[in-house]
Amino acid sequence: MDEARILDAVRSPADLKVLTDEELAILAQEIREEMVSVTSRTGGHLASSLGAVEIILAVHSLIDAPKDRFVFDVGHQAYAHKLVTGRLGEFETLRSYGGISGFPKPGESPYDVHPSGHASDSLSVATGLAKARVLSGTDEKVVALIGDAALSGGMAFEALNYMGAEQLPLVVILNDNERSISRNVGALMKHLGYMRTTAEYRDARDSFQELLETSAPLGRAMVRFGKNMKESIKQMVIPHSMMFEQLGIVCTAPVDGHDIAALRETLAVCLAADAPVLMHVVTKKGAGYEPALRDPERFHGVGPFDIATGADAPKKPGPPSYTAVFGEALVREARADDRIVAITAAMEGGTGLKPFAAEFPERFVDVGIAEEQAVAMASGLAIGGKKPVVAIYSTFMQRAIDQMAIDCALPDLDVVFALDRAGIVGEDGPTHHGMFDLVYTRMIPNMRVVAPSDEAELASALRTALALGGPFAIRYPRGAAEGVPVPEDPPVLPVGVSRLLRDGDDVAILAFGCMAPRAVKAARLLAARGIEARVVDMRWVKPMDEEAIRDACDTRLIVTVEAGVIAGGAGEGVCGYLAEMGLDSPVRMLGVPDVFVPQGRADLLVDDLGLSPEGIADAILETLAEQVA
Ligand SMILES: Cc1ncc(C[n+]2csc(CCOP(=O)(O)OP(=O)(O)O)c2C)c(N)n1
Ligand SMILES: CC(=O)[C@@H](O)[C@H](O)COP(=O)(O)O
Ligand SMILES: [Mg+2]
Repeated sequence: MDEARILDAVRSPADLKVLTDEELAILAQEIREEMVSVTSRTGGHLASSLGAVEIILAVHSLIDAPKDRFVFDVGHQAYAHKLVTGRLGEFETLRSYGGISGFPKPGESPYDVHPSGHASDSLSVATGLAKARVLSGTDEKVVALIGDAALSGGMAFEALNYMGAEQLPLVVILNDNERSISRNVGALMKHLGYMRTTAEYRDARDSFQELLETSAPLGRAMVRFGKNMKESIKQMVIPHSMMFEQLGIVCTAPVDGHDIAALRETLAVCLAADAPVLMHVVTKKGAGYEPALRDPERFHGVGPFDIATGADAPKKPGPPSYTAVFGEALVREARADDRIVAITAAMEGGTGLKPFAAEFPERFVDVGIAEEQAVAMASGLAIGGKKPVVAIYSTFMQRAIDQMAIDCALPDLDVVFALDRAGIVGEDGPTHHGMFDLVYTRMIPNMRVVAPSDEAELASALRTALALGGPFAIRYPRGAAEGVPVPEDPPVLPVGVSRLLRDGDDVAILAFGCMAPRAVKAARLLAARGIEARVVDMRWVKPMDEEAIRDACDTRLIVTVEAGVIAGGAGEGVCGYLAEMGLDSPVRMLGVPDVFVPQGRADLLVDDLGLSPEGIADAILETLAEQVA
């Protein structure tokens, strides 16, 4: 029989407070086993979560959540937090439809402070919580956990700037594992390396150790040390050359992030300081599971895998992903045009740019988690005579809408925006679905927008964007493409011209992007019910094919279908054209209604939204029936 696990007895963080360091270390091991076991079936952000186990146990053993606030950056490292805050029983449902989220989610637990998912916002949220505490005159602790890559995001710098100036009572735990999804990049990363290794810093660590030893009688409990102690921490741990100290933030010497006793000792002092403190913790991404340690990039966000070997679970063979097709098409374009520069914001693999980076390292730019920098830098490259292609997930591009509009579109610069993961992404849920890009690209003057309906169209869209110039967005979904051949030399698409996929006189389905193949299937279902549906792959979201829209008015019903929010989306665009042309035809808009779409398998979500072929056909039948009634 299995020995009883400590984990099974942990109902809430309060249960951690009675455990010794040794017991907490055993618990850390049990948590890792649980995470590996569950994610081997569900997939998930395993490597980051493995690396943060001891940090999370140390924090929850010392603070008093949910009164005290523990804020996570991205939230992809928070599985241990879920497991010690009463969600062990549901952990098996991680990231599934109706199950628990892969990220902290306020509606799911009182211990989850804000809906994490987008990087670099945790310190801003935490400064708000600390400011609220100051305004309310209360004494709750605020702790934020942020990775070394997320710390390089602009928002994090803005928050450091504010918390230092305001001297907010806030502990920032920097989880420094020298990695983003791939290796971390940038000058800050180099600075952290310097902090980890300089002699000055080693001395500071010794001083900090002394401080801890002399304060040992005060124990590990939450003791308020008062002003004198705060001053001595400052004197003892900060070499004056360090950037954080210059910002008015107390910074500890590096602490081993897998040594629970060391973490708890240092954190107790940081919490007691009741001042802006950055606790520098050094961890290993993937700690405790050999395959993840060996390949932290693959285990950053891994699908189901074999626990013994770490190998991916077998997948059905199928077409390549849109991402891979884009990456290869870009390499072909770059071979022919040396002005092309590819830019990623810390998503080299995710956006399919690895082949480009390998073949054209000098023309490949990874700015780190810094979407605004990526887009504004693209404008400068374009002014400098280059042809930047910025490949960013639809959801993360939301960070850089202003730079798209003002820095790129207003001066009408040749910048291509490759918006990957547009539409429903699946298990990552509402923070990651690409719901809004059809709105934020369409609304920007000078911008052209194409939503390719298959991989051949994607290659043509890229060729077109590079040939025509100007600000140009291409949006395509996560996952497998349609399985059509991709031409080596794709044609330039005529501007604002759609393609007819199927003719029919009863209904006109105007489909955008990946919804076009589904619309064709829906039309077949309708045909079986005696309704002939025309299917138009609209291809251009901006400018749209006015003739196709005008012609659609000859049918009984125009149906628009898009993988994005209806409000302000492509369907509303069609309605705008109709209004401008003075045409008054019945229109049914299908897409994402005014809700945040939850997590789950993409096909289930698509079904739920009524965007499967069956759902589209049903909606059309229902609307036609209403017309008759
Ligand atoms: C705004 C934004 N851009 C990109 C991402 C994708 N992303 C998620 S985690 C991650 C790397 C995070 O690295 P770090 O903060 O160091 O945490 P680690 O995984 O190393 O623990 C990236 C790029 C994101 N979630 N949000
Ligand atoms: C946490 C995060 O933001 C990324 O790791 C994201 O989950 C990647 O998504 P893909 O799996 O679609 O690349
Ligand atoms: Mg990191």
